[in-house]
Amino acid sequence: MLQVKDISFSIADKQILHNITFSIHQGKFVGLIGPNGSGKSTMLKIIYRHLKQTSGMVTLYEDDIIHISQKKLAQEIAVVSQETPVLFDFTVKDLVLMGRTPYKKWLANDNQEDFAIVEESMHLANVQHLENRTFNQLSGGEKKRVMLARALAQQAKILILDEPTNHLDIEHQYQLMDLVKGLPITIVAALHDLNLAAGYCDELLVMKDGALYMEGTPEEVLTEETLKRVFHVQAGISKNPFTKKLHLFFYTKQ
Ligand SMILES: Nc1ncnc2c1ncn2[C@@H]1O[C@H](COP(=O)(O)OP(=O)(O)OP(=O)(O)O)[C@@H](O)[C@H]1O
Repeated sequence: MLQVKDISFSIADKQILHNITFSIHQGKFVGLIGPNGSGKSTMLKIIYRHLKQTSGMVTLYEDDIIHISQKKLAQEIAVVSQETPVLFDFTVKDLVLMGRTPYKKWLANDNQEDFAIVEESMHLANVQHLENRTFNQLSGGEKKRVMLARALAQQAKILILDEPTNHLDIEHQYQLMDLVKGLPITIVAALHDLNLAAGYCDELLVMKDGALYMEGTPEEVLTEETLKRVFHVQAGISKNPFTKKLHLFFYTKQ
């Protein structure tokens, strides 16, 4: 569905991404993992066209995304980025309603269907009780959930999440992961929590120094050796007795 072909990206003579190639298949939950500065956000920004690559191509259903209109792209790809925008005095409800913009003709009013989708999205992201609050006055975690509600209201086929659980308490971390896992869409998420990645992702892409180091299922990728080479930690690997998913524990040799 989405293909990243030989993408490189440089800024001010510094090469940040090096010849990255991978495919994202429809309906999969794909995790992008890697140490700080390894290029995860930059890669995602190129996919959602916030940055333009220096060379290579990203295609969606075999069309170069460069040629897809902004409106069409927003119907295909929704994003919850790391940065929360400064959005003046919008209420939460107004902000989530903005998620409907890609479906509107210029200056068209919101209709009953839009309001119903907004209600449902706020309910799913657990922000309904905040609907009349001003966005700028919310906590970091509340803002994150509002941005998720807006992305859900966009009803895109691909949801890109850049560190979605950052700022969230433990309950909301799992709530968010359960929620997005249950959506019938494709998810691409940069994640730092490797246990969340192991528990929820179908496939993992491992980035190291701006290159794709490895890809595969969590079982294939999250080995003691990879964790040592990529993240420079000692890791033990076991199974969560409740979910039967991989469970990692970390230690350093002191
Ligand atoms: N605008 C910029 N100008 C210069 N360097 C940049 C710019 N944006 C990113 N970089 C550099 O590119 C590299 C990759 O950054 P990126 O944010 O993609 O990494 P990341 O894997 O998402 O990191 P983190 O886990 O810390 O969020 C870093 O070394 C960063 O300093």
